[in-house]
Amino acid sequence: MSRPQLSIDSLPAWAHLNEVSFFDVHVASTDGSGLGLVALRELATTEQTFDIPALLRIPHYVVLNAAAVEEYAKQDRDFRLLIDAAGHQVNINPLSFIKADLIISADLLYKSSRGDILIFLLVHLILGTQPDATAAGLPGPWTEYIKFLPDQVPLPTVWTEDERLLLQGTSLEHAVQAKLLILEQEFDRLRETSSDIPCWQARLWDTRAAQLKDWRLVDAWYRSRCLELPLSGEAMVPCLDMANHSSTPNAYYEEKSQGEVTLLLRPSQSVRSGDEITISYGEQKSAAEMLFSYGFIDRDSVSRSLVLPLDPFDDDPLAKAKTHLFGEKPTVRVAIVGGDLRWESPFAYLMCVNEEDGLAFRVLQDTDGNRQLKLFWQHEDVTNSARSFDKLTKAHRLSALFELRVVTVVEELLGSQLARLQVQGAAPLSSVDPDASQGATGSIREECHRQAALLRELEAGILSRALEELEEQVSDNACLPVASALIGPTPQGANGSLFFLSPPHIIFPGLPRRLISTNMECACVDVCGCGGLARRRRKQQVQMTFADSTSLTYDLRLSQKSQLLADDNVVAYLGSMEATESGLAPEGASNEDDDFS
Ligand SMILES: C[S@@+](CC[C@H](N)C(=O)[O-])C[C@H]1O[C@@H](n2cnc3c(N)ncnc32)[C@H](O)[C@@H]1O
Repeated sequence: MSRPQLSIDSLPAWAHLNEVSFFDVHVASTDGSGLGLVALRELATTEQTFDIPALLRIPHYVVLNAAAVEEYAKQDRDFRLLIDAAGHQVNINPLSFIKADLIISADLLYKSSRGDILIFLLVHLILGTQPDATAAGLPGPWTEYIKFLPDQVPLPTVWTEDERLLLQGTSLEHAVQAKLLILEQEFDRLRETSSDIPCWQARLWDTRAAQLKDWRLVDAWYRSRCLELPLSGEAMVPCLDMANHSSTPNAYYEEKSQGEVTLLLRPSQSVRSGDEITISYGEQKSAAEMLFSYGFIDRDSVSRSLVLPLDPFDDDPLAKAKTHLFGEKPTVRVAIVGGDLRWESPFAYLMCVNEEDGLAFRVLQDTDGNRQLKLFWQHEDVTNSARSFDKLTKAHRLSALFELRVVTVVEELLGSQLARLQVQGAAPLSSVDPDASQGATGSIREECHRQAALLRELEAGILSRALEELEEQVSDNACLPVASALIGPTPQGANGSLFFLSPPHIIFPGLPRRLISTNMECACVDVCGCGGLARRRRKQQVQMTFADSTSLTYDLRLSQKSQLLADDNVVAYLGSMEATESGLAPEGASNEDDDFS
């Protein structure tokens, strides 16, 4: 059944009834951003203005936050039953790998009023469509206000399946999938917990009045319209939620001590009649975050950053223990700030060390008999420092090696992400249906195509720039100190050096022994780093001869620029190298003092 909607022309009447005041602004259609706030006359502030005039004033009692839902439950007995059974949930944050501030400190689970507000919105959405007015619950300001909210929101969680495919290879691909899964689980849980309550079984489930698409819609409303207020917390503020975003906003909002919310013109602003009044939705958000939360990307205001999930090595026997103790979703965050690369990945440091390096896990029993998993590094209990392993490894003799392994992991992740982004390019414009409406599977709306293409372009730019710099970091120069720490000085007579650095769990198979020669062909000569090699050859076999006269043959496969993957997953770095003669130990290639631990 289609839900009743109200024309925006009725908003002034709703506002009057609910004591919301508009001063010289009104809600009108904008160019490309749906509804927005528009000035009705010329307005100006100067730097010296102390009493900045309000554009909008919203009383506290219409603000929708956790306390308002609780207040409503006090007055509506049926709603109380529902919220007690299904509300007050802990939320799972699918954006834990998108939001930069959540990477280091926050847990995947966080307490939020979101769930309760979503149930409130769903009930109002569904009951508004029911013919029986007595079933509609206690009327309040939101019973009508919800009818001004759009049916179509541009957030990827309500895109069609075809539209979501446009996100393949972007950092949003998995976040959107994860979010959809969570929404489904939340909806199932709501049904399970409320279907024992006869009135809700009848209103929501008997006639299939409430559906998953409704839950997705109320979630999208909440995500794109909620604000964090100093007193009210996470809240939806009617009428203020009609303000659109700009990278050069002319207005801002504040919450007064009584909980009243006002929208004010910024200092030194002047707007003409007909100009849009805009606020900022956040200056530090990445393009993926903007698209995820608001359904659009403002090229001018997004930060050049992205966050990717990081999986532990498939064959790492300690992978489970590491992820368990790390306690949050492992990620790599990359940002380009003023042209410089910044990246962080606390988990990568834990991921890249293993037993051979001095890492150990033990299950200890406390005096109450509880068993706890403990993490040790160089025989010291570092269980509480699992998220700052980078600091622990810095103090180690082989810190350069650990750092190089981590950089390699990050480089590999970014490289494969960029490759996926490029391979799975956005659908051609020919598949875009200009008349496509939401929900029509098999069709792609032009706006979704545009936003996905912009995300791809921005993320490809960040990844390419990051890879350029990471490649430099693992270049010959960066490898040299690590290699000499491990292998010793480049043997005299060898015209170059080949540095083998394995993933941490396969430290130097075949070693500790000094590698004295390889049969690497001269085709590799004069290649600086492996970038050139990668372009020349896809596959190569190399025989390595050691000082103890044994030799090993590896199939080297190029996984990407600057890396060679051997058949044993040995990561090899090629310095500027000339091949030594096969089987001939160059002069001075003794290995007595080598320490490969
Ligand atoms: C808080 S609502 C603002 C009111 C909304 N335009 C409406 O019609 O109800 C946020 C939504 O407005 C749209 N929006 C806001 N600022 C925008 C912008 N600069 N460009 C494109 N869309 C924008 C997005 O759809 C976003 O999810």
